[in-house]
Amino acid sequence: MSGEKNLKVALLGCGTVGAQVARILLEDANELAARSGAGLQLIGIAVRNLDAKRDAALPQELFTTDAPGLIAQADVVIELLGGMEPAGEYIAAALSKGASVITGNKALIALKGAELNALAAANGAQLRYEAAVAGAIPILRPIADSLAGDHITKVMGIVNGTTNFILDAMDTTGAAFDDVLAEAQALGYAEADPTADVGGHDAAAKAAILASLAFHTTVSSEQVWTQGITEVTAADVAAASAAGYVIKLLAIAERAEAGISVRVYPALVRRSHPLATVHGAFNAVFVEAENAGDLMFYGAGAGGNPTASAVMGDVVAVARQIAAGAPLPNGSVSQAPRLLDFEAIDTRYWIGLSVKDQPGVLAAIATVFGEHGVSIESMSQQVDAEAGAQLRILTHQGTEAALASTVEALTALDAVHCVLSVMRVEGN
Ligand SMILES: NC(=O)C1=CN([C@@H]2O[C@H](COP(=O)(O)OP(=O)(O)OC[C@H]3O[C@@H](n4cnc5c(N)ncnc54)[C@H](OP(=O)(O)O)[C@@H]3O)[C@@H](O)[C@H]2O)C=CC1
Ligand SMILES: N[C@@H](CC=O)C(=O)O
Repeated sequence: MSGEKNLKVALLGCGTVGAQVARILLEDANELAARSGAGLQLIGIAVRNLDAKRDAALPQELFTTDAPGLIAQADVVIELLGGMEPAGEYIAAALSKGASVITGNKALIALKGAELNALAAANGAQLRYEAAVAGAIPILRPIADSLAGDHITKVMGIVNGTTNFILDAMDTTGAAFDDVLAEAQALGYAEADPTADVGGHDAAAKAAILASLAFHTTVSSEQVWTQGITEVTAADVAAASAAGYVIKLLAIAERAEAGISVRVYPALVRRSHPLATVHGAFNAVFVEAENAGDLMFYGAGAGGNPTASAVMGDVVAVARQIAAGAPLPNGSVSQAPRLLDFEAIDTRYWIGLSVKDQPGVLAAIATVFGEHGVSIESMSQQVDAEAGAQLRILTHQGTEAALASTVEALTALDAVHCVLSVMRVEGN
């Protein structure tokens, strides 16, 4: 081993990501030491179940159920358990004794990041979580470091691999939602509780982390307006496709004069837009900055090996810093967020209506739009013997409040049987 120092590394978790991190730490020990300037000695792997089947190449004697005992001996702790507790308690214990922590736990960081960053700073430790957002894609360090001298105005992207995998399969093969979710789980993309993925909460946590770093503030996942993909139907996907669009779950963090807006929802994106070409569990994030202009980051957003790559990048960065003898300052939070009301956001709607097939219906509907100051970009009607008459209406831009009240008024019309779907439209 070429490093002068030898750092004791404790790994918490040996699931989809942890198993790959363990493999890399053992297989690449010499190279990692050379790149870090310090040896990285894996002293143990904490798991729940010692009898579970593991990669035979991982030495049995490393496994333990005593996570606190392992943390007590470690210089560097890698937390890959997931969930709020005991992960939060373990990270706090490590930071409190001055050990640096690497985690992929977006749910925890998006709620407790400020507190944990403060704890790290107070104890001269580092807290890094590149793997928490967009899997393998280096996105947090470019935002926090490379763009630290610029003003980021918008971050928009596909940051959840599971939902992109599901929506992409529904779009390209017409597969059913539940079948594709089961496949995403089997491939190790989904969270232990996949409702975090399909409900948009995983993307919301990532949006909160992106917004906090991009706008030098603290946004928690509870402040992110969130809608998942559970109500997106095969009919929505097919109708969007027929109109030249694809449906993607987007995370958007935007800064304007009046404040910032952070939101997650399924949105229609034109097929010609770069985000429409993001397939499977891949992620892509657009960043707009005043001086840099537009940047795009793309890559594998989930899975064991891609996520382990991001974890290992943080491990080497932490080790280099320790080997150099001076921890970096943690974060650059300078102001409380001024969060805009969701109702004030400008957006465009795509509205599906089941309507009566009779004269005067279109005029009545157009009148409702006019009364709410919302203009229509296009309207198409389809009449089908089974489903009856269906309208798909694409609006021009309006405030969320005006668009929502338009939909409410439409539901009260005698000519409208029901609202089939309401989705936002993003990108040019
Ligand atoms: N999977 C992915 O693609 C990505 C995951 N992440 C994040 O990485 C983290 C890990 O995810 P992933 O590897 O998929 O999760 P898994 O569910 O596959 O693995 C979790 C591991 O943690 C262990 N564990 C859970 N609770 C405890 C506990 N209380 N005490 C000891 N061990 C425990 C489990 O032990 P046992 O094996 O005994 O059950 C298992 O080894 C999560 O925060 C996730 O959000 C981030 C980006 C991508
Ligand atoms: N469940 C997450 C895993 C990576 O963060 C996803 O599907 O993106």
